[in-house]
Amino acid sequence: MDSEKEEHLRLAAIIKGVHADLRKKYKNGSNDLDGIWKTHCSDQSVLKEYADAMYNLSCNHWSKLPKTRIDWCRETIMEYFYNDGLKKALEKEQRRDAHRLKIKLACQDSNLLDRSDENRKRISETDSRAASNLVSDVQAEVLSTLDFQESQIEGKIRLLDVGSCFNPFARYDDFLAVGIDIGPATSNVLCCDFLQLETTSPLEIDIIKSYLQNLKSPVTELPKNSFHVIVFSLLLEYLPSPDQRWTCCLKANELLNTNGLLLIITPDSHKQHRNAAMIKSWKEAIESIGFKQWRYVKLEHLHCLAFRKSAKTEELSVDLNVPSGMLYIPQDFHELSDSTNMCEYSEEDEKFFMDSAGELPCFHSFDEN
Ligand SMILES: C[S@@+](CC[C@H](N)C(=O)[O-])C[C@H]1O[C@@H](n2cnc3c(N)ncnc32)[C@H](O)[C@@H]1O
Repeated sequence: MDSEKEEHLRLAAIIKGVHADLRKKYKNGSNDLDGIWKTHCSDQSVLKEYADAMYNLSCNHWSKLPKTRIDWCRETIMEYFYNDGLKKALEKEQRRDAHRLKIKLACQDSNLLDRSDENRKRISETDSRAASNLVSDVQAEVLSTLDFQESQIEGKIRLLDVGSCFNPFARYDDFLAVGIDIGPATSNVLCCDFLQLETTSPLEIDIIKSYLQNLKSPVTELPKNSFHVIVFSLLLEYLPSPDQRWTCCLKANELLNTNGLLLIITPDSHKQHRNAAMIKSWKEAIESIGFKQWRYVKLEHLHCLAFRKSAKTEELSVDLNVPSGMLYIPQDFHELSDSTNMCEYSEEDEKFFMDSAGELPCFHSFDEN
């Protein structure tokens, strides 16, 4: 085995080991999830070893892959904001709203045929009020689009990279990239536990930029509606509990601007259909809090999802009781091994790290001598 391959295996083992250990602790004592998580976040040596391994893998190994998750995020963001992606999404939504309005009015017309004069008058007045509300909803959407395009995308795209590790988005000039992590690998990432982060009242548009540029570690709070993009790249499967993943999505919703994008990248080296039910379940849960899926792509080793925070989010009575279990991952269902000391890797982690390495130009087969 050549030394590069050996190094890749060593780094992958560190990462898989942390994931497996955390899941095992959670499954053995899931009634004290907070305690387990706090202990994990205060274990600086584990966090540092993980951060160094992830940074090294990303920069020295995975950067050779034909298309990285960072490339996908950047292309998606640019298309959405600068190549009509957002405009088309809003036009589609308007067409849908107008169609719904037409159907509703048609149904009401047919109802009127069966009513007494007095009832007909009352219903018709109520209906026209409802119709004009709907029309003004559509108009509001148009106005918010214009507002969004004209006022908010001036300057840099404000991007929050959660579980950033080494702030891979900092190198792009179009982004004001804020990277946060419980264990930063580089000095341009701020220390922050997203699960504990407080969201505060929104700031005036002209001070958000300087506020974000002057953030210091540890970050314990961020203003609502501050970001155009939030990225969860390989974040959700780090978290052992579906409740934690759900908390992250709710928080992203608060921190995003209307029409902002939530990008979720999650590893999976199986064929697309294998975990299609899981992706459908994520979509349903995330859309229930006012997001609309804008794009979904299955790359060789990754699911890549983009959700738009819909303009109507504020009007939703968000159902916080949507079962957080809908944000499950296959690893949640694996049985624990009998030996509690043994750190077993999940099939998914194993396949992801092995297969993604196998695709690298310098790796052919792990059976090679
Ligand atoms: C697998 S790494 C992904 C790093 C990077 N996003 C990438 O795509 O290469 C997951 C990262 O999420 C971080 N993380 C996990 N839970 C977090 C939380 N609650 N708040 C902030 N960062 C977290 C970990 O420390 C780790 O660096």
